[in-house]
Amino acid sequence: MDANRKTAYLSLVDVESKKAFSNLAINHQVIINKPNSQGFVRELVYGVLESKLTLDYYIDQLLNDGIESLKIPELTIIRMGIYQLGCMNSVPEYAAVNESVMLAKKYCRSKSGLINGVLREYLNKKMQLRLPDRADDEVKYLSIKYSYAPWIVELWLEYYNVDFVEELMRAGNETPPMTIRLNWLKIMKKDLIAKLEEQGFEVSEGKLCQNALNVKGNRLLETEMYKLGMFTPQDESSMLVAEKVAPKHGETVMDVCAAPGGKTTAIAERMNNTGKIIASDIYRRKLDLIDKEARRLGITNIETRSWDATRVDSSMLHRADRVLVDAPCSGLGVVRRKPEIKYKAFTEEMDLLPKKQLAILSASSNYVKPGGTLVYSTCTINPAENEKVTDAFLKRNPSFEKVERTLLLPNINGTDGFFICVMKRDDSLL
Ligand SMILES: C[S@@+](CC[C@H](N)C(=O)[O-])C[C@H]1O[C@@H](n2cnc3c(N)ncnc32)[C@H](O)[C@@H]1O
Repeated sequence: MDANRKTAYLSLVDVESKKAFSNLAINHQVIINKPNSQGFVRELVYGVLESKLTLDYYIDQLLNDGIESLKIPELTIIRMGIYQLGCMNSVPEYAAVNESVMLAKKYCRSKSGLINGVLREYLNKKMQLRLPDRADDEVKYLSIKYSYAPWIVELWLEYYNVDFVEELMRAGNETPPMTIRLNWLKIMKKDLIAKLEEQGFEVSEGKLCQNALNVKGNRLLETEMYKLGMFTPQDESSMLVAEKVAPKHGETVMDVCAAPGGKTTAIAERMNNTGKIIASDIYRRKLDLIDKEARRLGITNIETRSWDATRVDSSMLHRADRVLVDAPCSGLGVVRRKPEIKYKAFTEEMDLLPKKQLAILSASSNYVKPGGTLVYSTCTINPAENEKVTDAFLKRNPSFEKVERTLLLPNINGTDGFFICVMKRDDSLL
């Protein structure tokens, strides 16, 4: 059986049944199954995940008993088959159908006939398959067309006009560029560009940050340059957060929701290994990821520790020049990288996020020195978790004032969706 499709199938089943993150599921299955084209695997997995609701809407129309009659293995194979037939021009029709039947024979033998039939039915009827009627129900139409849970469509329609929401959803379905953060501690920009180009990568400068490069090419993370810590894959939006924290050499910085450490290490590189960054997270095991990255990058000024950021650590009162709260959030800004987020149900936990975010921001503000900086960021596009949280904080804490607020959107900035609010504490003693 084709190892590429097998890897894609097992990754999708992990996402569906174990609620694994797509990037972690793919990395795991690639190691086990050794596909010969990781590019094909990623295109297929992300393609199916990005268009899951659209695919399911069509599949439902092709089955007499409806989509509810399918279990995860056969549903996953049919989604993959239809995605290859409808969206992957490089895959011949016979290969999409035959390989789907082969997968079925291995993972759900009794359904191989059904799968063959549904895919052939799709080929016969694909021109007649329709989206929901927009005039009847616009939210349903947009939800199925762009494949986002209806509550996300409704949420964005509350704040933006419908054309903008369509652009936002379309941009969220695009494949993000591979952006890397140059590690100033290890190499100069012109030397890294030359080394990457020598190895056949196509390199261009980032748009927002001086230390950002866009790179095209395969197996970037298998290069010696990566292993030696000369760069880190990171979206420019996250790099911009470190830039807005604007740490100076020798300062004390606290990063209170730090794991897995993307922004902590970006801040550390800016401080050129001087001063100290106290990087904490509620999960001890996640802190090991920060320590490991710091070793790869040659960073020596990070101290990690586990701490629940909703609690105030009285030993740190007014000790930090800068505090970063990169808060846990709904993640609606990073659907390009984790399309499974588009289908999260709106749970009670999600409803409670703004309360938790405000609690973390309020507790962490106690560490800021007079005249110091407090930065709140999230990777979501939800005013309730962004502007409303910082407004509520500023209202209750008059010793802080807003310096600037940035909202990055994939359809406008070409980055992940991110919110960054920089605040300053006044100089007076408290
Ligand atoms: C958006 S992620 C942080 C990403 C990180 N700053 C980076 O750039 O790699 C939010 C983090 O907050 C952590 N977290 C959630 N609740 C927390 C709490 N009460 N106290 C501290 N950390 C918490 C999560 O474990 C998660 O690692």
